[in-house]
Amino acid sequence: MNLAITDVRLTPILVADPPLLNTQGVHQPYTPRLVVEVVTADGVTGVGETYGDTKYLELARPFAERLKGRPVSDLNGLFTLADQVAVDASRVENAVDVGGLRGVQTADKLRLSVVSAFEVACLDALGKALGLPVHALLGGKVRDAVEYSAYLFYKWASHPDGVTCEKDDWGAAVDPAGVVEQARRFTERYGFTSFKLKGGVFPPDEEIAAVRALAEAFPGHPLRLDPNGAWSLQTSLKVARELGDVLEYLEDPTLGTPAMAEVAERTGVPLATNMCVTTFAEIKEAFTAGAVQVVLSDHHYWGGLRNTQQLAAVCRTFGVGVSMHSNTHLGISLAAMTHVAATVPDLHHACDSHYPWQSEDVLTERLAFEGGRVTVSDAPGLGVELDRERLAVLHRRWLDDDGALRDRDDAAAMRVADPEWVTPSMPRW
Ligand SMILES: O=C([O-])C(=O)C[C@H](O)[C@@H](O)C(=O)[O-]
Ligand SMILES: [Mg+2]
Repeated sequence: MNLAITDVRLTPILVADPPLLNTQGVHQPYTPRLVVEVVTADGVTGVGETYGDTKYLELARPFAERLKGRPVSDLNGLFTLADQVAVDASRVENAVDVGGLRGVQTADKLRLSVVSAFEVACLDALGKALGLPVHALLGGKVRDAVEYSAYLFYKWASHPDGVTCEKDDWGAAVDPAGVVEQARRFTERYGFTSFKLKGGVFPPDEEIAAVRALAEAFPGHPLRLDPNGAWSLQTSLKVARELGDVLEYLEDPTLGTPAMAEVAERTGVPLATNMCVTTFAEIKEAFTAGAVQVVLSDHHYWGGLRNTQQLAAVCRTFGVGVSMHSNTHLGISLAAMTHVAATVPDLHHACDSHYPWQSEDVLTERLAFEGGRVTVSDAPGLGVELDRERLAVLHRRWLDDDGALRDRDDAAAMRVADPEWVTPSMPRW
């Protein structure tokens, strides 16, 4: 068996995305992703997926050059190689609200966001070469299916008139009734029983009313609200007190570890995060201060599936829960998330996934949610197959784009509907 990497393919694509609202603006009609393929000397191909914005592509290209000749089994070596790739200082930003939604943007985090796609691709190739599923390479599954939650968004019925886009059939959701209707569709289509509402879009009282409406429509079901740090400390305290009886957790109500710690201490409502703890360096301060009770791991920016397992071990040590964050992603990443989630013993919360919002994929067969769960594949590797024709179509869209869509910009998309729009300064309320 020759596991040496002989070829690496990087395919940036643009994927259709509905007009989902968040505190920064609205999703653009197409969003960038990067599909990574590694090919071994024996002709085995492994696939991975990550963010496709320019700042990631400019790291992925030199990284890919360094991979040739190395075995797909050398997963630790990926991190050593990544350290050799220079990150443009203008990309680095230590503020938690940079880009708004995923915490700090350190050089390391940018590198890890790229490494993760290669790690997944290497694991996929290694698994195929050995005839083993990825979860087995990670130590073995402790569950046969992974539970996901319905990721509810305020949304418009369609992108603004005149914008080239794919239509979606979800309808609008801009008030409590619309949110409940969307939740019903999620349960009908996928069987989800937990609900997360992306907040920070409307004044907090409106979002409180939406969560109350969900609690009434789905009594006893786990509910979460995530305004991406859009609230002041005072507003966070108020919302936590008003919704504490129905929330499974409140996600990133406010920015920064000290404010999160104060909300947690003064309200007792569990707080989850994909903003204030997004790197290993942030763990000590946040856990010591009791700022977060659940870390939402994202294998893309934590540096892959094995780093996610390490994060889970640290969380377990501190009695902090762990679950999964999601950004717009395709089936390759859903498969990767499912494999790693299957190996984490203390996964007590349904994971997030944007996948139901993506009508397009690069797989020959979409992954299915049944009863809100994805079955853990026992096929070799990730258990997914790339649809080369679809990949080519979505890549063609990327090639044809004039650059306007190659970097996610929710504020720019919002300005199409509202020319006066500027990204709100935080806290917004
Ligand atoms: O939980 C989160 O914060 C996210 O999922 C971040 C995403 O970027 C979300 O806000 C979105 O897709 O608009
Ligand atoms: Mg979040």
